[in-house]
Amino acid sequence: MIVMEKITKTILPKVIRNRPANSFKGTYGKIVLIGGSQNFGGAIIMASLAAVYSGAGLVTTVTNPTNQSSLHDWLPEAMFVDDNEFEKAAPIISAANVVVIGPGLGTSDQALALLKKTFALAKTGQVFVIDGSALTLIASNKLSLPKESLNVLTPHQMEWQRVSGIKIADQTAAANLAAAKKLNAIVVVKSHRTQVCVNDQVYENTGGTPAQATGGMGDTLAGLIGGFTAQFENKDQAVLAAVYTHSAIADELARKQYVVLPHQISEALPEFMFKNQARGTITG
Ligand SMILES: NC(=O)C1=CN([C@@H]2O[C@H](COP(=O)(O)OP(=O)(O)OC[C@H]3O[C@@H](n4cnc5c(N)ncnc54)[C@H](OP(=O)(O)O)[C@@H]3O)[C@@H](O)[C@H]2O)[C@@H](O)CC1
Ligand SMILES: Nc1ncnc2c1ncn2[C@@H]1O[C@H](COP(=O)(O)OP(=O)(O)O)[C@@H](O)[C@H]1O
Ligand SMILES: [Mg+2]
Repeated sequence: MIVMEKITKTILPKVIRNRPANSFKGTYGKIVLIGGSQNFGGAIIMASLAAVYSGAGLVTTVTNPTNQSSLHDWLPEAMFVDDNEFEKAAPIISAANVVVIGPGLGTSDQALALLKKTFALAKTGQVFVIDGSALTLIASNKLSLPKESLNVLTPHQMEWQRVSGIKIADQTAAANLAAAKKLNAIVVVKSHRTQVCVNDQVYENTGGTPAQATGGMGDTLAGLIGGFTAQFENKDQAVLAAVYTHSAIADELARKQYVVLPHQISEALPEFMFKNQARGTITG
């Protein structure tokens, strides 16, 4: 039997460091977020919001051109690349520390081609956060995950059923961990009590509220995991801290709100991270 460790607020100061004085935007990572078809533009905008508001240094969003002006209305900090122009996206993907792919990507042939071309660029040292439609495409086309990158999968239970073959009712910690090990990936199985499979351990989140049950909440988590893994050294802990942060902000807002909107989580990130950062200066 697997003993699940709990993810609690003690993870936060282990991960969220004080910013060294001698730093610049490059110190805090370069992220590329890929997704947002004509119909699902909101998903990649919400993921991009979380990446920027969590402090990622440079953020580029590769999406359908119909989403460009909405993206910039919400987020002038993000750069934009047309998802039909892969020759422009490729060097940015190659130079990124973190690639988030899948929110709102859709499952068209163009989406599949973009996913395959992006996976082919994966390099050692990069983190790939794979979410939403990218997971559905992997399952339906039996794609392998990139071998070079550290891969973080963020399925909801149905996406996890598609990828792992484990029926929702059978998604126990032991079954999830065995499947995550086979994939050689960190897997965040999202539910009302999200479980994170990392190496030989399954961690259970202690936060979260039904006020979060609204479209875009997972897209926001994918961007947040991207932002944390881009900035913070220990990637396993960064994923755990991102999962906890996402739910802890929602819990705080839900004390006064019936429903918590995904973009409100992002907007609360700078203050939450300020309050929960490590005390004392960490250099380097
Ligand atoms: N504003 C935007 O642009 C938005 C864009 N989005 C983007 O849309 C794309 C498709 O993603 P998706 O999750 O909406 O659809 P899909 O992969 O078909 O899964 C749903 C199926 O699974 C089932 N299900 C069972 N258990 C479940 C569980 N625990 N959690 C969730 N579902 C569960 C569920 O059952 P049902 O609800 O029908 O009972 C249903 O049959 C993706 O790229 C995403 O990023 C969204 O983020 C929304 C906002
Ligand atoms: N009842 C709930 N309690 C706690 N967290 C929830 C609840 N319902 C949904 N969530 C969280 O909301 C997110 C939903 O992700 P997902 O289904 O991928 O949404 P979307 O694709 O619409 O962005 C997950 O992080 C999940 O843990
Ligand atoms: Mg999702």
